[in-house]
Amino acid sequence: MVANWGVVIVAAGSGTRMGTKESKQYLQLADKPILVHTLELFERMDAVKETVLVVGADDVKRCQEWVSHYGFAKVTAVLAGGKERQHSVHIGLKAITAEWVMVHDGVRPLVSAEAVQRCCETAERSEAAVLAVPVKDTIKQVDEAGVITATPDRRSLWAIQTPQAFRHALLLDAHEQAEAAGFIGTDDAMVVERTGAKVTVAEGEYTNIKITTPDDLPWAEFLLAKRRAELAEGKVDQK
Ligand SMILES: Nc1ccn([C@@H]2O[C@H](COP(=O)(O)OP(=O)(O)OP(=O)(O)O)[C@@H](O)[C@H]2O)c(=O)n1
Ligand SMILES: C[C@](O)(CO)[C@H](O)COP(=O)(O)O
Repeated sequence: MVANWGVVIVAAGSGTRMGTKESKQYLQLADKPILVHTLELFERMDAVKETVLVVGADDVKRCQEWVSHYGFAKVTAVLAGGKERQHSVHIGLKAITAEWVMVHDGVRPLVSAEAVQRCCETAERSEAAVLAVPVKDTIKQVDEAGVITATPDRRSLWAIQTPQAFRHALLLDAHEQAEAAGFIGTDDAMVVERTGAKVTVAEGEYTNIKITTPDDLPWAEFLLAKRRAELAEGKVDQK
């Protein structure tokens, strides 16, 4: 990574599928809340110069306190998010000053520094990149009656993750176009794809899970313990 990077961490969702009273990004993972693990990853990266954190309006104050408590010196703003993930990203992007920006889900605390680096290097070559892994299952398209209507060729199917990395001006412009058109996508690549710009896939990791449902929590605990053991043995790099 040669450029200076900003990061928008989106954490303004309500975690409906997790079903807990407390939104999932605030649940404890080992010794710290999930969101704190995520913030730590980017705080440690030399190429990252600024982090903008987007959270629910009611959580801004406690997150500002966490930023002080944990000493996240790169966090330049804690902002209230919007109704959809895309709105939260757009709010965060407007507060970024760096030439390059990553968008990352606050609930993906297990991405490795190596994968983030691959994503950023791919973006620096191609303007826009996302982490992704090839799907392992056969994927079917199914209609409302539960009947299979198509089996897409698995060789062309990838499960998309974050971070997603872009030249800041390209992504901000794409978000502004999407807002003007009333378009809502489920990731930032979709917002950029609709402008005609190309988005390149960088090799992700199956362990970069998005904590979404209760089943993901023990899996995340296991992956974190494994990662910590590898770090202690010097098998992986933190930066
Ligand atoms: N209006 C929203 C909705 C989502 N997110 C964030 O986008 C990421 C990915 O979204 P998802 O896993 O779908 O989170 P939730 O929307 O919280 O979950 P659910 O769909 O189960 O309600 C999460 O870090 C979430 O906090 C956000 O910042 N603003
Ligand atoms: C951006 C994303 O993490 C890519 O997998 C995902 O699309 C966002 O969350 P959601 O579960 O689709 O709302």
